[in-house]
Amino acid sequence: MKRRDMNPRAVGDLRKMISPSSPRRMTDERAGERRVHLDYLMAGANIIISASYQATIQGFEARGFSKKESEALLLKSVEIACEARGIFQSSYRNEPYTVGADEASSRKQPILVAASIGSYGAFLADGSEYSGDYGKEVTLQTLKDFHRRRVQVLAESGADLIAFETIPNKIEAQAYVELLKENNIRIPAWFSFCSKDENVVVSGDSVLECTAVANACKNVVAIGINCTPPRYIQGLILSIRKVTDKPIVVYPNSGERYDADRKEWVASTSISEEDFVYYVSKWSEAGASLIGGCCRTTPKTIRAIAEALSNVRSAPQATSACD
Ligand code: MET
Ligand SMILES: [Zn+2]
Repeated sequence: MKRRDMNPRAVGDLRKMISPSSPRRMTDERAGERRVHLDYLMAGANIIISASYQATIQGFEARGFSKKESEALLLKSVEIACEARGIFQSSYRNEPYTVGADEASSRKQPILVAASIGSYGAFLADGSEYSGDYGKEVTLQTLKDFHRRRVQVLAESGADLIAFETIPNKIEAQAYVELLKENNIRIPAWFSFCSKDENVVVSGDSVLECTAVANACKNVVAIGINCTPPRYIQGLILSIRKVTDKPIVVYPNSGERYDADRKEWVASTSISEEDFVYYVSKWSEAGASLIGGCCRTTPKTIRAIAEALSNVRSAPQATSACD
């Protein structure tokens, strides 16, 4: 994981796959999801994230699936990402999708598939992954019980790592750490928090304390921030670096705000793609090794990030945080 490179986002989730489907429609949906992963690979991504962020066994069961079917759907999200990687490696790898002079060497890095695990708030789908406020009745034990089986299933899915994403508070990070340990999970993981400024995650818990929780876990190979406005990222990287020597992963959103009542993104605070990319060299200099885009970014963003990183790499004065 000691690399400075591009990190894609996964688009969509398995809700698309649980609508009443004919076999033909399921096939189309599978192909569609694979296509999205391929678009990110062709844009220069080195890591693709499975579309399992909001897919949970409890959610599938509520829609009438058996436990076994629900677990199979989780596995399928990773299978599709692996399929896309296979197709890319066998068919497209030498395509002229060049994103910069250094593209050839960046492509020598392996392509990784990360299995996404979203927070409890993502399952509630009430916007609480952006507040971190689950109420008093939700304890460490509640969170462990909620996440346990999905962690076990995705740990055995064939993914290269688990991406614990958009973690909104310290207690959920603690729950993941305990689950990884108690279940003797071997697969590496990254922990990525969601922040509301340069010092705290969205719940108000300190970024330093959240990082310390993640840092103490031996499975954790990278720690960082996702789905957070780009303007806070540089400060957050510097804070995280005070606590850990592990690689830092950042994949901000477009700067827009999610309105949980209207269930839509509010554009007023968004930044342009050029501005997003302007930040990339700053994040790299501040110490981020894995850089990508989260909600409301696109393969175009990833392509621009890849280009910006290849310029950072080839600039004589550039210092690499991780090379
Ligand atoms: N990987 C997830 C996705 O793109 C992250 C969502 S952050 C709310 O859906
Ligand atoms: Zn996001």
